[in-house]
Amino acid sequence: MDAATLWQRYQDWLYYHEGLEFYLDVSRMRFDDAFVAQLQPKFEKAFQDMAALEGGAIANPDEDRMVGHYWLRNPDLAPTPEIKHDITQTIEQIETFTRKIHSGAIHPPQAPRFTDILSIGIGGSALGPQFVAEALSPDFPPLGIHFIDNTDPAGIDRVLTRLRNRLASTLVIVISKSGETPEPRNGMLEVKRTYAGQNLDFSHYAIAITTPDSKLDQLAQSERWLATFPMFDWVGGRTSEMSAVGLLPAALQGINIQAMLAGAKEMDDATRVPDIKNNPAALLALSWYYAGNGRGEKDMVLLPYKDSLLLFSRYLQQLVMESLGKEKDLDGNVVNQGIAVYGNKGSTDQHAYVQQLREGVPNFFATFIEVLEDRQGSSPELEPGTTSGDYLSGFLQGTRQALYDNHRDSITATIPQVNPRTVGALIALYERAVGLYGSLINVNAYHQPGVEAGKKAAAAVLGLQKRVLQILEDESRSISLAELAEKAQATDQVETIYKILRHLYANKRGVILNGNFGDPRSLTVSIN
Ligand SMILES: O=P(O)(O)OC[C@H]1O[C@H](O)[C@H](O)[C@@H](O)[C@@H]1O
Repeated sequence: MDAATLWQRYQDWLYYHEGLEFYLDVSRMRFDDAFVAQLQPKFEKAFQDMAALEGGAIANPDEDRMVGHYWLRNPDLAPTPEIKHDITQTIEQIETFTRKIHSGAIHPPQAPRFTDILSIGIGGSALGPQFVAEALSPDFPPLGIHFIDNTDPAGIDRVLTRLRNRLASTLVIVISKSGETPEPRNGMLEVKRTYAGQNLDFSHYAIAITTPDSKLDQLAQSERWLATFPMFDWVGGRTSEMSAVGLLPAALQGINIQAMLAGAKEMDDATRVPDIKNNPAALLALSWYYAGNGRGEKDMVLLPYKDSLLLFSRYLQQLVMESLGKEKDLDGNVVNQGIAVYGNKGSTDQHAYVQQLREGVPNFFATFIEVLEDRQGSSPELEPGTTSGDYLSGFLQGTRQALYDNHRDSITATIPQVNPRTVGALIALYERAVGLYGSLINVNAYHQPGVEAGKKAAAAVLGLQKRVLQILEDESRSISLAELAEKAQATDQVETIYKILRHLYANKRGVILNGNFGDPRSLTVSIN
């Protein structure tokens, strides 16, 4: 395509939202009109599916659940007055609680104010709050936030060591929709012990965000924690940023949550339009479908040219991959769908993997996120007429051009500024695009059956560890791994047993291994 035709294509396909000052440019995706026409019927169905979902249909059939994240920012859309009430009341509860924390009306027993937040959660109960904190937290927030999002003991130590001198003024938020996920439970138990070690009564510092009556909720009630906030059955973890999961930590950090909700609502209104060309989420879904032949054949590389958006790709990784990465479609056919997502930020990544993007395996399409405002206030000129922001902007344009010239497609989304409203809008945009794309490829975008397999296998390993330790205790002599496996009635799991023992041995947990460590068959094991 020559420059004039490309410029024409840019203008033909440019989407602009006046209220949000948001642009979406899909002109560098090489679909033609015939392709769009061919997808039209699928889109009509997708728009209908979405309308039904927003109306309260059971859009997640496997789990028999409604899918209501769009109601969170427009409670008038909620299908029942009870749900509407739950949403508005939770937001009020968050705002009232936040005011009391900021004013010191609620304060820790031994300090006039809370100074820090320790957020414990994983997956959808961590990624949204982490992304939003990185994007929007003020430089000097009323409360600084820290995260434990794993059951890694060294990771837990690191966070707790850094907070050691401020634990007495640190608010702990335990976030888990199910209230049963092992990682946050372990994090919570370890943090609780650390509080006890400093003679602090954990219940005066702890808050739970969870589904009412979950195990976590029951614990919080029975131990009389400082507060609990509800998570709703009809909100999925990966779309929970606009529920208490995301709003409470954000509000406590001094982020304007009403602006986040308003931005999301505005984007929801824009992405409800049943017309591909005038709906930015549909344009994204169309582009994704085009890029990967509706089968995820190309990866989505996210390149926000703004440091504060660094965690957007990580956040989208769960939203996109957990939603779309499915073995079966809604009719039960094996389809092995999904779109892989990765990326960090530009121009940083230009000095890392963009070499491969430009010249290597053409198995991706890029998404540039451009922010028009360089910084608050003016920029110094580093050379006559040129600022560092000009470089950033030039690098974005240059990389987009260089990729296109080498037949690598890209999408560019442009926002005026990184602020609560635009971040709310970006989240809403991708939530809707994922929902629409899920309909196009006929998968349930709202369940995650594949996650269970790993959880069950992990639980089995822990069960086996208990059995093995019991056997070793009863034995009081050194035995081979094969013999141990036989006694544990797990002859098909010698490798697992070996790894359990190696881990226990490395952590000096009373297991003694003897033999050649490079030849596991030679090992004998006993317990002291
Ligand atoms: O919030 P929770 O119930 O603790 O769940 C945390 C996360 O873990 C699960 O394994 C799911 O795959 C995620 O979708 C979820 O966000």
